Amino acid sequence: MKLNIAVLSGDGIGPEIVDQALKVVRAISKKFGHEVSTEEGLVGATAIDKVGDPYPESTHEICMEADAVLFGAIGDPKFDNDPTAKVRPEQGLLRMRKQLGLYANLRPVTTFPSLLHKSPLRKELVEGADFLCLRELTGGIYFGDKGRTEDNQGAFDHCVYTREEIARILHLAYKFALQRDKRVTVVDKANVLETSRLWREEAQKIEKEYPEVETDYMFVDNAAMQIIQWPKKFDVMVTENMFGDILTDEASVITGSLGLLPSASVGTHTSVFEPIHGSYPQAAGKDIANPVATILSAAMMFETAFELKEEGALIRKAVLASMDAGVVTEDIDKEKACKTSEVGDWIANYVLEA
Ligand SMILES: NC(=O)c1ccc[n+]([C@@H]2O[C@H](COP(=O)([O-])OP(=O)(O)OC[C@H]3O[C@@H](n4cnc5c(N)ncnc54)[C@H](O)[C@@H]3O)[C@@H](O)[C@H]2O)c1
Ligand SMILES: CC(C)[C@H](C(=O)O)[C@@H](O)C(=O)O
Ligand SMILES: [Mg+2]
Repeated sequence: MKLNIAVLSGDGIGPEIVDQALKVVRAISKKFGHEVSTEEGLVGATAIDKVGDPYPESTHEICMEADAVLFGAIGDPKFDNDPTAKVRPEQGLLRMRKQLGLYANLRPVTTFPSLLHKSPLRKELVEGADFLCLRELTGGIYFGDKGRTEDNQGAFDHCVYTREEIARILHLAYKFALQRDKRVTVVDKANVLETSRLWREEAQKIEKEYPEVETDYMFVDNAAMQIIQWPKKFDVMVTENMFGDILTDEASVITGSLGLLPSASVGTHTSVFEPIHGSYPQAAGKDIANPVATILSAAMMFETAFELKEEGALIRKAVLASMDAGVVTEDIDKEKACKTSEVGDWIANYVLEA
């Protein structure tokens, strides 16, 4: 099979972690006889520096023509520390999501048997935790009107959701639940927010279409607590854009590191595969960041975009084997840490020799 992949490495650790994922993509493709063709696109602060736009039209065209997009991370302290900057790396990521119609971000939260002792939570609490968070990705407060009041003494961000935006991700959540443990938790703040009340109203209608799935409604503050207290109680969690962003960084703690959680963004055009973490600027260029979230995002790319399940499964097996062998970066094991590139080489090699 011919695999056309758009590669958007971005900023900070982005290029280093994407390089490792590409090693693995090439290794698995060699093993299974696929032909890989990659096209690189500028995004984020790197794109602002080069062409003045965090998501240039040329990058959008590369994404539209590809079968899938492999994304690293964007973000740079020079923008984070300048709240007055008008052009920002994050706008590139948001524009990409909107223009590619990526309305659903799938963030699986699973634990890894040989890393259970790395979780700050007790082993018996996290062992076997396995849930899928569906984060709405192209609506809500991220995309509403924002600005300053005329006298610049105040600011606003509008949160807007339409019934259609809510319904399409809820249906997707139920479809995933049907393939899993048939439980959906709808996370909102319906006791306060009108957008959340619209979510709940829609969910109460849609749940009737899936009688075999059990539906639970939970306020986001309570969900933040329960994810840590009883992570095993969740199967499919579905929520709006900002709540999903925050809850999944929190959920990564269950697994032991933010550097372990992958994601797939799907929607109307192409799909994008990216770790849930950011550009971790403190680690940029040091060969110390964990590449596993990006490698597992590549596994999701094989499974979701190319429908090549065996290839995805072998990547996952290789990742687990690297952990069993203690081939991990410093966020997992400070004393016996391997470099980012060593972890990538080890996993790519395992795949080739399997
Ligand atoms: N999707 C994205 O591109 C994305 C996501 C989140 C943040 N950002 C951007 O990244 C920049 C930095 O943001 P931040 O520091 O809040 O979040 P971050 O996710 O980059 O890092 C937070 C912390 O998580 C840990 N971490 C993250 N990735 C890791 C990895 N691969 N291996 C090991 N440890 C890892 C580190 O301890 C790090 O200090 C900002 O500019 C932000 O806007 C981008
Ligand atoms: C960088 C930022 C815009 C982004 C988000 O909030 O969606 C990030 O935190 C993520 O999780 O991908
Ligand atoms: Mg985030």
